[in-house]
Amino acid sequence: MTDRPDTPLLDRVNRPADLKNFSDAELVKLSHELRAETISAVSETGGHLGAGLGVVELTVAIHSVFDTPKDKLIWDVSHQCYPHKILTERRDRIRTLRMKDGLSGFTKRSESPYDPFGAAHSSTSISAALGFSVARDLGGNVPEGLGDAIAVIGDGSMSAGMAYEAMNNAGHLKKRMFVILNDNEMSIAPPVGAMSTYLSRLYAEEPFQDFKAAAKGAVSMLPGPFREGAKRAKDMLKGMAVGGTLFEQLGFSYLGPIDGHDLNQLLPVLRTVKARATGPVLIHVITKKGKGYGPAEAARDKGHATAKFNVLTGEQKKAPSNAPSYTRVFADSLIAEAAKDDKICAVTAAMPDGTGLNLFAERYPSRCFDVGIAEQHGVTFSAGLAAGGMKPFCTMYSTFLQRGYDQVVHDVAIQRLPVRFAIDRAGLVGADGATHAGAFDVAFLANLPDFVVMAAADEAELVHMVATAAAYDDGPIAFRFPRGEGAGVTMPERGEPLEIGKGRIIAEGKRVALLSFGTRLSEVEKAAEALRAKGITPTIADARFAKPLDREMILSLAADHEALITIEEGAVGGFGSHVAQLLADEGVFDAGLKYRSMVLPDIFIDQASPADMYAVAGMNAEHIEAKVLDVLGIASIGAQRA
Ligand SMILES: Cc1ncc(C[n+]2csc(CCOP(=O)(O)OP(=O)(O)O)c2C)c(N)n1
Ligand SMILES: CC(=O)[C@@H](O)[C@H](O)COP(=O)(O)O
Ligand SMILES: [Mg+2]
Repeated sequence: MTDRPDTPLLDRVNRPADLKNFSDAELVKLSHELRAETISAVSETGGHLGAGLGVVELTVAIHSVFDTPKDKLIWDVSHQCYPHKILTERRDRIRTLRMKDGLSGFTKRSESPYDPFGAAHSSTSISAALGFSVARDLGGNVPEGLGDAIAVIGDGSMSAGMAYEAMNNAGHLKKRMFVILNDNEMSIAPPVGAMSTYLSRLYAEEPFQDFKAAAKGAVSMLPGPFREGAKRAKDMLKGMAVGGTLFEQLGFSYLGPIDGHDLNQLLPVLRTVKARATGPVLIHVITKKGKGYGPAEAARDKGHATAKFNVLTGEQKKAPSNAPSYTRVFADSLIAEAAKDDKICAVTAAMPDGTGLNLFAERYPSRCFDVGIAEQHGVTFSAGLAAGGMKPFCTMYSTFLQRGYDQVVHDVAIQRLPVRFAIDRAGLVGADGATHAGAFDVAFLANLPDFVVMAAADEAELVHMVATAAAYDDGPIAFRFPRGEGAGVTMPERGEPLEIGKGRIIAEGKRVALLSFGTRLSEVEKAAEALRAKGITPTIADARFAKPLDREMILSLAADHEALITIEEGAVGGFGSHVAQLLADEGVFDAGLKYRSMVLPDIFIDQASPADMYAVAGMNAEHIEAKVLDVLGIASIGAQRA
């Protein structure tokens, strides 16, 4: 069957190899269609829109020049991968993005051979690309074959140390590989730092055609028509960056800057480097986040992440709510504490809006620091602030704090420095899936000597935990809270410091005690209500602290009940493990206590709504109810009166 002339080109693309049949003019048309398809899909799913729109032409250019999946295309963070997914045999499922059983919002090895390396945390792509290049040269073997490795990394992600560790190694090993620096002068928020300023200087006030390809090798790698401009630019550049660009100093050939929305620049450059490169090459492309969709281009975050929206108006469809978000409660509480204490300051690693520190920065600009995507530095910088007599709130998502773990141990904990860790997005987060789950922080913090670890059961508790952290100066202290809205509880007028290591009894009952750590408390209360209808009245307690444990409360719960069940939004090794250790050490099991610990299961849970993810984890009210019935030896259906 032949295609009608008006058939969309996108309908003729099943896989990237199909792009090789298109003329350059057709690739331009295809880019327009790909952009429209991306906007249409994200309007139905929500998700990361702006970054993908910024790399539409780049995606088309790379896939038409290189030979994926043999060539390894590695998207850094990979929140910009939706156009790539559309071109790589996943268009039919693109409207399931970030949904339960749907496509991941990030690249994922198990999803497609066109995703050779999964990501979602930033700044890993150059290391992975170098690994593929070395594997290729050492005779590594994978089903799709090993060709070139191409890392596409954003300017925001270039602020992380890992990117430089990788370039340092790549420049030394001199393997042929490609790094495409996608410079849109945006991170989630406007980018910060000296590196960002440096990148801007590399192309400030110069027309794109005057390639500042200062390295000899890079000039010879340029397509003919561009060479003259490059030579002129090289002379100009000499005055600006003595000895060439930083990238050249690190051993890369530097090409650019080029207009990342102009296929007439992208295609010849990529074709030429593919034909001629012998070592590592960095291609600097300039793009616009949100490109081609007015509401995204106009938005403060350039459409970084969006709910479902109306394509014509850009209006987002968010579910209305009366409860404040935990993030907002945290920000307001911190601002209130900072008003009383001028030593309080705050640190974010490129997430000012996500952590609410944008509000803190508005109020106390000189006490708020966005360090860029640099969690390791952010933790040690906080340690330095604490050593210098300040009271830093190192504010990070649980999942991103993982990157700063050695700094937490070596720079903070061993020195007993009073850094306050405000850990947002604790527990399962929903559509971002396993890469963003805040599953491990309790386990990796509560095992550190002298670390205080708290979890807020609701938004009122969070207010008190911020006050507790502000007042506590004896060493490191952490408190965690989840993504999303609070439970809608009555809010206290002000935060009151909690007694360190003391939990609270919520309801007195008999036979079974439910000891909750964190916001599963509301599910525990629902389960208790269902159990009461069956004649079982559990005791409910909120531990508040995983470290130090409220030994007195826990031991008396154990003594007064036939069974004790702990519940937490974290992996094994956390609160429940510490409770089990206490019970074992105190010989409580010898006395016959039935103990169960409800933790996240030993699997990475794929994206879905948080409630669905907790259903997979077996941690919703009905699972708690079933656990109680099971431990008491009562059949769950038609239970007898206990
Ligand atoms: C280690 C880590 N910290 C923070 C984030 C959150 N994050 C996701 S995308 C992003 C901005 C990335 O900016 P850039 O690389 O320039 O990509 P752009 O969105 O501009 O295309 C941030 C901070 C992350 N994914 N990983
Ligand atoms: C890609 C990335 O890491 C962030 O954009 C993340 O998706 C933000 O998550 P929140 O929506 O929870 O702020
Ligand atoms: Mg950027």
